[in-house]
Amino acid sequence: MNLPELPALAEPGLAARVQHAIDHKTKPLGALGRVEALALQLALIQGVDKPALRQPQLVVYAADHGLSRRGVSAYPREVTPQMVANMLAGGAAVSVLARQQGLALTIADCGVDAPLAEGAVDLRIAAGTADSSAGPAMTIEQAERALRNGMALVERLPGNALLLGEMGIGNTSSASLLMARLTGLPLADCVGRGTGLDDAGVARKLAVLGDALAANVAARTPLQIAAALGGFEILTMAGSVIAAAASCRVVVVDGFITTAAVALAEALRPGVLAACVFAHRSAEGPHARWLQQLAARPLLDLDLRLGEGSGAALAWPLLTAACALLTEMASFESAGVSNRE
Ligand SMILES: Cc1cc2ncn([C@H]3O[C@H](COP(=O)(O)O)[C@@H](O)[C@H]3O)c2cc1C
Ligand SMILES: O=C(O)c1cccnc1
Repeated sequence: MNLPELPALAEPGLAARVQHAIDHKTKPLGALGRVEALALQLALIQGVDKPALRQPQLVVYAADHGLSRRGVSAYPREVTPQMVANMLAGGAAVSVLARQQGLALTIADCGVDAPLAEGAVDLRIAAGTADSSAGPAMTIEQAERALRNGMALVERLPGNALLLGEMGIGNTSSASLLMARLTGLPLADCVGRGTGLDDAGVARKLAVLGDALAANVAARTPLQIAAALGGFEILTMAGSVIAAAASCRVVVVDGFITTAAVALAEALRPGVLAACVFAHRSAEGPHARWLQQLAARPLLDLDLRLGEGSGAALAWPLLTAACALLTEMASFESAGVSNRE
């Protein structure tokens, strides 16, 4: 399938120029720590000396999973449409945080097992994926459609920042399967408690996910792996990540499931990671390892394990602060402050 090209790397002088500007702000050299690296990254993503964030969009990609009928989650499948309704009514954590942070909130139904909720964007592929422990979660045609839906959604959205969120009971399972296949790590290192499974629950989840890997050994390419193990929300999100990177937008990655979408996007279109800011390290066990593997350093570590885009929303003020500091702080020269010897 046709995926957009990523923008050429920023002109060679830009990184040096922005670093020079940061180093001449009125502060001890390096004293704003990782906020300085964040400011530089935002400048490089936008290809400008003075980055500015406009009309940030938080999108919650929602879908159901065939695996959720196999006892892999602590909560029932019905929670997906119920939480979509809660998000639209303004009562979910992500609704509160989006409101509080001034983020436009879109709920994209990528394949929830219930009629389309009023106010949700219709990107439905089917009423949930098939059970991947018995064969592919979806067809290649469905996978391509989900990727295209995600790209088209971003192309319609204003602004230059995409914050990733998701909702789908069972989707930590799909993310774990993708992690195992994309990283090559043993499955046991890729599985966590999700919504709060106890030890017996995790053992059951691991057994079901082992069946899913066995049932899908034939999948080889990133697209085949995505179709075999993915969820509709994860593939739609991956399409959005590719389109966002292609249009010089910053992508704010939330927790374990959104990391799966980004890793998949990177496998499909290498280079998209440069556009990604990792908001936080989730309490979902394997997330730390996957971040390491992607050489990603998350901004926050708050023991969050919610998803929805909650961590992305909480990290958002750091991005706006990084831009403001880079564009508004005085330099030693302009403020008449003596620089180090
Ligand atoms: C009430 C409720 C609200 C949520 N909001 C996000 N999730 C999170 O939990 C789910 C993934 O965990 P698992 O794979 O164990 O099902 C996803 O929907 C994720 O967004 C929620 C889960 C629940 C129960
Ligand atoms: O890290 C996440 O995004 C996460 C972890 C557990 C449950 N839901 C989401």
